[in-house]
Amino acid sequence: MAETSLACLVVVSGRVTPPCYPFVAPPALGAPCAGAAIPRSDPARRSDRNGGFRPNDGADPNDGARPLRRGDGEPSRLERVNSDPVVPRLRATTRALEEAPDLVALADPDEPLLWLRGDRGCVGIGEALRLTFSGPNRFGDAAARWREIAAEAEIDDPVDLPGTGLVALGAFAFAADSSVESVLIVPRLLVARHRGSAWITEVRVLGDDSERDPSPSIPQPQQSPMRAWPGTAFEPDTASVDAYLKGVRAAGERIGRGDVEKVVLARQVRGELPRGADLRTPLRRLADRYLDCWTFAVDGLIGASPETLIRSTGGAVSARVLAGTRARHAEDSARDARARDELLTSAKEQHEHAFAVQSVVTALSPHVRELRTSEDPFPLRLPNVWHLATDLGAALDERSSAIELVGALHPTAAVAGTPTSAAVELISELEPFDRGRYSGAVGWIDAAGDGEWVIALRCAQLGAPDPATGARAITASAGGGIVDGSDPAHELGETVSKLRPITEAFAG
Ligand SMILES: C=C(O[C@@H]1C=C(C(=O)O)C=C[C@H]1O)C(=O)O
Repeated sequence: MAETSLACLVVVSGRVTPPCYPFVAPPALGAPCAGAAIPRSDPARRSDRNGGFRPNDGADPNDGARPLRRGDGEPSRLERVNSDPVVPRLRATTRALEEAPDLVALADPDEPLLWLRGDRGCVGIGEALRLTFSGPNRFGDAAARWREIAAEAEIDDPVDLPGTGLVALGAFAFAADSSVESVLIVPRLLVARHRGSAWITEVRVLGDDSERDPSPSIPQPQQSPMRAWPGTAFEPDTASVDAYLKGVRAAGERIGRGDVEKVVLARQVRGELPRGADLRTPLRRLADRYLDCWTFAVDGLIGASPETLIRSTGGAVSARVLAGTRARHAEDSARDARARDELLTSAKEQHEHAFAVQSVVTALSPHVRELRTSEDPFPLRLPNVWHLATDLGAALDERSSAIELVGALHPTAAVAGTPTSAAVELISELEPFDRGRYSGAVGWIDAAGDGEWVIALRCAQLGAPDPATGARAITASAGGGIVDGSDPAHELGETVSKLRPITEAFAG
């Protein structure tokens, strides 16, 4: 499936880049990569019309380099409340890099912070600031807090692209009443690439470490040696499979009664990761195998999602809606083609897909103009499944930030159902667990409000290390849309296919 015209981040070359990134004068951006992101200075960008986000301050560049390792420097500033009158002041300094780095190799093996697809993406090293949110207004609170922080920040960014300057990576919980926190993390050091361009950003909390360490140089990222991968098996849990099948049958009855038209039900599988497992191994596997997906790692949430909730850069927005699934049969091309054709011609799948597209169009319309979609749903081929897919594009009408758009879109019918509120209620009634961040949103935002967010699918959440053994619990989730006529056994099979990216990435 061809990539849409959406520009953006990420990927893995498989090559180990030497851990030294000499800083150079900003390259002539735009020239080396046709179709690249629009520089902020381009009149097409609308960030200068945004009331809350602040332009770069043009502070002096510097060329120095000193090593930074995990645990170096000050601990991350942590904010736990949804709103706080004191706005932390950050200074972000971005410099171009001569060579495009191997982002996975630079990731922290224990707490990776990564966003990656092909030759576009970023890796965070250390934390300057961590903001946590919860409750029904978690998106609105996060958007407002980020707007304040961005407005107060000192940003020295001669590279001037979406994703340069001040950037936070984030992961949001699916449910308003989730006990799992939503989080925005500003890395202390961010190394990023966008096709032929690469850059590094250092962030300091003003009035904190910056005063104790006035050095103007940017630390040099250090790549730690790879550790052996122990592998994890996800235990088949009969009770949870039975509960899932029971839920699907109950959903079918409720659809028959007219309570909802579609509801998305999920199930979970669990495993345990031994002490010291190097998380760059599953991340490398996901990024190398799932080339049409965004590979991510944010606060222990690791996965590769094919579904772009929103990409917003320079006033242009785009999204990819998926709903309708068949397992791939990569070993038998005739069977594989039949599965694809069956998906394309199934009235049930087309109906289910239409709900998902409609929910995105309805949520996005108040924020955009010139909204257009790809004509008919097209088959998206992933290594594990076929999906019915529709791409959307539009111009942003007012300067809503990427997180505000995520808040407007979440939850789409692809992960909740139709109508939304009845489907969300039914999910909390029929699913015997808190989804946490699964089917929530994961992505990044910069100081101009640009960003990319995907639905957190094909992912697993890692717990904190056990104090005695160092082992970490890992929970993977997958689900699917239930509509009139859905077959529980088929739906179960679909969750097995959707879990494959994670079960295979974490296998020994
Ligand atoms: C809910 C998931 O996937 C969503 C549901 C789909 C479906 O029902 O066909 C397809 C893609 C996603 O929008 C998941 O992967 O867990």
